[in-house]
Amino acid sequence: MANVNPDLRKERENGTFSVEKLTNLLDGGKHVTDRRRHVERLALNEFSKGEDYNFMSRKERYISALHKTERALRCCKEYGLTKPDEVYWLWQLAFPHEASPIQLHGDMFLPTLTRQGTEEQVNKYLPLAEKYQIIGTYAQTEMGHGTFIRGLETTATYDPQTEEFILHSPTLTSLKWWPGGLGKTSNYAIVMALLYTNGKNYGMHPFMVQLRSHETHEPLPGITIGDIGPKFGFDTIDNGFVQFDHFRIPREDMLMKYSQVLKDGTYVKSTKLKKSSYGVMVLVRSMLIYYLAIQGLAPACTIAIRYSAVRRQSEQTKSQLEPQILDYQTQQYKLFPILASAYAVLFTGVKMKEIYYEVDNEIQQGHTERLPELHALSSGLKALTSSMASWCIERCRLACGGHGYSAASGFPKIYVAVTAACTYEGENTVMLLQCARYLIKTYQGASNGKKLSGSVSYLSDKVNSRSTITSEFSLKSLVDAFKHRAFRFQACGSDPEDSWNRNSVVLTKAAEAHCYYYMVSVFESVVEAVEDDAVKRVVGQLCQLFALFAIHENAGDFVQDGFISNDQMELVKWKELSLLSDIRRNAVLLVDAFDFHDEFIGSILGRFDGNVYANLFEWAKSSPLNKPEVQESYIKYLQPLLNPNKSKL
Ligand SMILES: CCCCCCCC/C=C\CCCCCCCCCC(=O)SCCNC(=O)CCNC(=O)[C@H](O)C(C)(C)COP(=O)(O)OP(=O)(O)OC[C@H]1O[C@@H](n2cnc3c(N)ncnc32)[C@H](O)[C@@H]1OP(=O)(O)O
Ligand SMILES: Cc1cc2nc3c(=O)[nH]c(=O)nc-3n(C[C@H](O)[C@H](O)[C@H](O)COP(=O)(O)OP(=O)(O)OC[C@H]3O[C@@H](n4cnc5c(N)ncnc54)[C@H](O)[C@@H]3O)c2cc1C
Repeated sequence: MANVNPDLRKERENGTFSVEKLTNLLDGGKHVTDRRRHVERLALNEFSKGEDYNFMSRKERYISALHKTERALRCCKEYGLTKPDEVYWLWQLAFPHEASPIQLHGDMFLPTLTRQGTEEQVNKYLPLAEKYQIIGTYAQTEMGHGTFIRGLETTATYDPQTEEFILHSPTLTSLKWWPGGLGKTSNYAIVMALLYTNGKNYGMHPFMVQLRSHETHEPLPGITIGDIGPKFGFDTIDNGFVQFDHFRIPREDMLMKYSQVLKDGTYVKSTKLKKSSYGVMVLVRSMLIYYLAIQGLAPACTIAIRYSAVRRQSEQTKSQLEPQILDYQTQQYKLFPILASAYAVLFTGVKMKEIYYEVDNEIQQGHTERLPELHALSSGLKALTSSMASWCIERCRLACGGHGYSAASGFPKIYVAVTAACTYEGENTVMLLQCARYLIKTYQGASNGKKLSGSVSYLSDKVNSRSTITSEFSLKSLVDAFKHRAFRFQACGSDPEDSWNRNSVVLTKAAEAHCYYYMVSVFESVVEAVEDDAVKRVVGQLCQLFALFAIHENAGDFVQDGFISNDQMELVKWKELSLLSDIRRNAVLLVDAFDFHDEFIGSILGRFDGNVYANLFEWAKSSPLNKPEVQESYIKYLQPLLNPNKSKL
């Protein structure tokens, strides 16, 4: 590439491994990289020249997102992109760190329909939904309750006379509130409501509900619907509210794969799957982990590391140049653990996708044994990785100084999208407690001699009471340290005498300890499987740094019971700092390996060519506030002060 900033060029010449090989590893093979690049080229042809998001109003952002949605759907059709990954690659360049107003259609409406609908219902609605002749969302949360699903108030009361359900919002707090795309875009929703039949409440069930007219898009009589107003971010989505006033739907529109209501109102309980209505939440939580890495952590550290290689600040060195800020140890300590976390979350996300599909497949065959473990692991990891991503992005912003605060950095857009994931799909504390609930039960089972498998097998293993960490810092010894911590936390979190609430802070820590152990062991297994020596060395260093940083930050957890000695902790601190120097040489290449297009990252600071300053100046000049030179507001409000004689007012 011509005109690459000389500092960045030098960084790229000095690396010790093949970026292409690491990219292939991250993608899951060379053939995947090739295919991804092909789809991305198609996407760039369509979407690279758009209006600058930063200079648009919320309404313009929504309208532009709808326009892009229509074009993205057309591109997928034209180029025959049907596989989820291919659609995602195109979509990600159409909506960088945004979301389409129909995001929930694909992410939650369709999966709920196909997993909870009967064959007949799927045959009726899926073809229409796949052609976007109906666009749906997932309406569960209400103004008064999001977390506590059993507290939802919307009712679906069966009327055997007409064989219909009557949907009703009995209180203000029962208004559906938050569903993505509900406000203006969707004409259907899967509504989660309390099922009443023969005078009895059977709890939350899913209902297919038409909200708007097919002809006019007006809300149907009995439905009051709209947008909930501006939010922290996600301006491109119309998160909405809906109120039902005795709105009738046919009996056939309750999704009845698991539980049914017969014509006479008899309720037939699901015997196949406990908590079947909660299923799609497990899907989204399991998938999110990968997206948090690829849309949050990885682009944020790409921006901060490239910029730190280009930015020079403070006293001159012998070469008469101010140092690159990436050479400061403190800057490396801010950024390299985040780089390591990006890799850790990415590998964990890939693993969680695999596990989800395995377990989902088993559930379709009627085997539900692994669901509780998947629910616990996906809940805990969703919470841990979204909080990690949020604070890491903020840390990257701080690492870029003043320019990090400009919208030109790209951080605001990335941050507001990622931090939403700490709340949606289950608030993080609540999700950690769900994970802990399973761990405590499992620990108690293990204490009674039950042999465990999967992510919790360590609870029935013998754990070492002294760390085997030496100056070699083998990855096995690091995994072992996290295993010990997780085991110890489960043991103190599961005091049967103590009440749940009085113990809940420890329980969230127990869940985090379990998830950390899981992440470190996934990372270790990935490193072990790498064939190329040079790539193995650098990802091994990242794995060590990920683990050592967490040990140092949570030193008390490891030394309190004498598992890690004071001498070993000194070694940990020494090794952590020496890894910073090792990783320094390859830092830029390690972010290049994510293989992001500038159009996706959306940051002037993180440009691949490193030409930050000239582009920053051009971008500022293009701000609408700079056109025209003298603003109307001057005439109205400033001229009377500054130049009263000339003012016409
Ligand atoms: C675009 C840029 C963005 C960048 C960053 C991210 C990128 C993302 C891009 C794409 C990804 C997709 C994005 C999609 C957007 C999503 C938008 C958000 C959508 C929503 O938020 S939908 C609403 C979600 N709502 C929730 O999650 C609610 C949370 N609450 C609950 O889940 C439950 O109420 C509860 C679990 C907390 C408690 O329920 P309750 O009935 O009271 O149950 P308990 O008594 O506690 O437990 C009983 C028993 O059941 C087990 N259990 C609970 N849940 C499940 C489950 N889901 N599956 C299986 N089992 C479950 C529980 O463990 C208990 O078991 P036990 O009795 O102990 O054996
Ligand atoms: C961007 C965005 C998109 C969304 N999209 C959708 C959507 O498409 N469809 C949909 O249905 N919903 C959607 N939601 C709603 C979302 O799922 C809920 O907001 C979320 O589940 C949290 O619930 P809540 O708002 O009731 O939080 P609350 O439960 O009110 O949380 C407030 C505080 O209370 C604490 N708390 C609550 N219960 C407990 C407990 N038992 N123990 C300890 N602490 C507790 C929490 O930790 C938190 O600190 C969306 C939300 C956002 C922000």
